[in-house]
Amino acid sequence: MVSATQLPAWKALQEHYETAKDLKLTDLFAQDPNRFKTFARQLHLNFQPPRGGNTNPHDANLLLDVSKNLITDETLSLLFQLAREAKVEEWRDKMFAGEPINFTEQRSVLHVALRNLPDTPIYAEGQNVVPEVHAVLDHMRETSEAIRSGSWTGYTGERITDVVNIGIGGSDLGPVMVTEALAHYADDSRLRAHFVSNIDGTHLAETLKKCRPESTLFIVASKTFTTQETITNAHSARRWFLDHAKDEAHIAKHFVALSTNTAKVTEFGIAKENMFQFWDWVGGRYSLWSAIGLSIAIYVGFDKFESLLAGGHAMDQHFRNTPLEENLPALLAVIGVWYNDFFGAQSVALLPYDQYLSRFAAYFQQGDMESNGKFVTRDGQEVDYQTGPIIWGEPGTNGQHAFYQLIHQGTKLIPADFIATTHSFNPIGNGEHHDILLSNYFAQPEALMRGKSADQVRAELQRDPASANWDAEQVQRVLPHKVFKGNRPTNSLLIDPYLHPFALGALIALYEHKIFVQGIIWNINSFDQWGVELGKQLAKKILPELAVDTAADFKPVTSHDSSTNGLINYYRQAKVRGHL
Ligand SMILES: O=P(O)(O)OC[C@H]1O[C@@](O)(CO)[C@@H](O)[C@@H]1O
Repeated sequence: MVSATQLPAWKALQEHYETAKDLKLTDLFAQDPNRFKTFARQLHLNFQPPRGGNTNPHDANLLLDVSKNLITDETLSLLFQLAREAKVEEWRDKMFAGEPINFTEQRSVLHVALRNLPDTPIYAEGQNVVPEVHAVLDHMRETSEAIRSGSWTGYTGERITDVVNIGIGGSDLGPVMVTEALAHYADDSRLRAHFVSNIDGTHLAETLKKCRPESTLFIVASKTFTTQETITNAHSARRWFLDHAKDEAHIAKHFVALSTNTAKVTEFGIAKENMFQFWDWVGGRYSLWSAIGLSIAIYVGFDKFESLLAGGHAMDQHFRNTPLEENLPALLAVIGVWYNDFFGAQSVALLPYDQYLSRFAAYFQQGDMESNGKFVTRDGQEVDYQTGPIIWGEPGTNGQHAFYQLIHQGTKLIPADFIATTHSFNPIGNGEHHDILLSNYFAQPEALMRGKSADQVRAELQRDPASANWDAEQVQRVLPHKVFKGNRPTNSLLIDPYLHPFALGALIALYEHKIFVQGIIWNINSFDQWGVELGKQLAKKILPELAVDTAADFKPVTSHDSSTNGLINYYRQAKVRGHL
């Protein structure tokens, strides 16, 4: 494919931008009072009970309101033309067909197969992968039910009370985000989930303080089973366990592995029957749907995990079968490209007005930035346009007391996605809390759109007894600081009724497919991650240089630039000095 900027629609969008850049959101609503109807999309997702049936049948409505965006019908038409010229639909079909679209690693990209609960075959390298996917799901069901029922006991016969997932990146962020998001369903107070990811000894040490070896199950989660942080943490956890249990035979009851690498799992000393396999065609940042989700299934119950899968599958079907113009992932994607590549926005804020989604932005920092943080096209050319945005965010209303000053009155354009549910699992105060939360969820996008003019500020100052008698100079000293320029675009996503596992699955898949569409438009490979390798390589070189015994044999490291040398030698001298 030619560079995205060579596509006719890209050129047309550049031209369109010359007028669109002066669009005023308030004018757009004044010109079309029914703008909401024109630009909002409602998706009703039917819950197909997974294989095992589900005690929690529900449907989910997702309302996506994109009307508070600097777009017109013409804008969207050109953006969808761009998606078609970039062959988004063809690449989507290649992905679902199991073609090796992750071409630098010669791999299929088939996280959709993990949640393909019906038996419709999905092929990777010519093999129908669905039977082995379902076999692992059966193993996950069996294991999670044994642990939750107490029939799985530790080396002293006690039931498991603490599950510690040891993993990092995609082997951590998904389980963390989902167990947090579905905490309402963690109905068994006897079972606690912990997540250790950082190589910083503090992470494991502080976690082990909360655990007893007799009743702790360690899940070593690593696609490659070679990640230094994870394997080091796993060995340290193993040492801690054996310091108490003594007999290596007890490992079998307290360690399981989630990986694609059977040889490395066996080498670590985890029995094959305690290994939950997944496959190379599962990207780490897309792996929570795989065996990597075992901690989720244990914590909230396998039925809820399957409901999560069913929600992801429902969104897959929507993405696969819906024309771009009515396709929620495609809509989010092209609007994101509009701000990223034509308005020069550098980031996107994900602002869930739902405390259960407190790790949602963190999860998609990897999901989005590790997928689309690329500067070379599929054809090996350096891009001459912006690719992946910086993803960040915190739950509302907390963000309002942290960084909304910049979003409202800063100099940066920050497109933001506001997410909420119509119902709360915790209707404290007879729903008063949820109404207050939602009043802010509605008000912030309105404020970002409308802003507040100088005249409005002046009138406010005149009405306020504290400033009503100010002279012109006093008014002028304060007035400019109270103006809000507004015209700041947002998307609003409203989940009805609850953050059920099914709705959560659909939400996550929505953003996964948004990332996919943007990567295709930018003509990049969203599914490798060579960018994480250089730092690791240099760290491996530095590690042995940090050894130092006594002041007597202290020889400064000189193999780097003076800054790196200086920092390393400062650390080594501190080690020699020690802390009295
Ligand atoms: O699951 P694993 O193989 O231990 O990889 C962990 C994480 O490390 C990476 O940075 C790749 O090295 C992420 O892509 C990945 O999710």
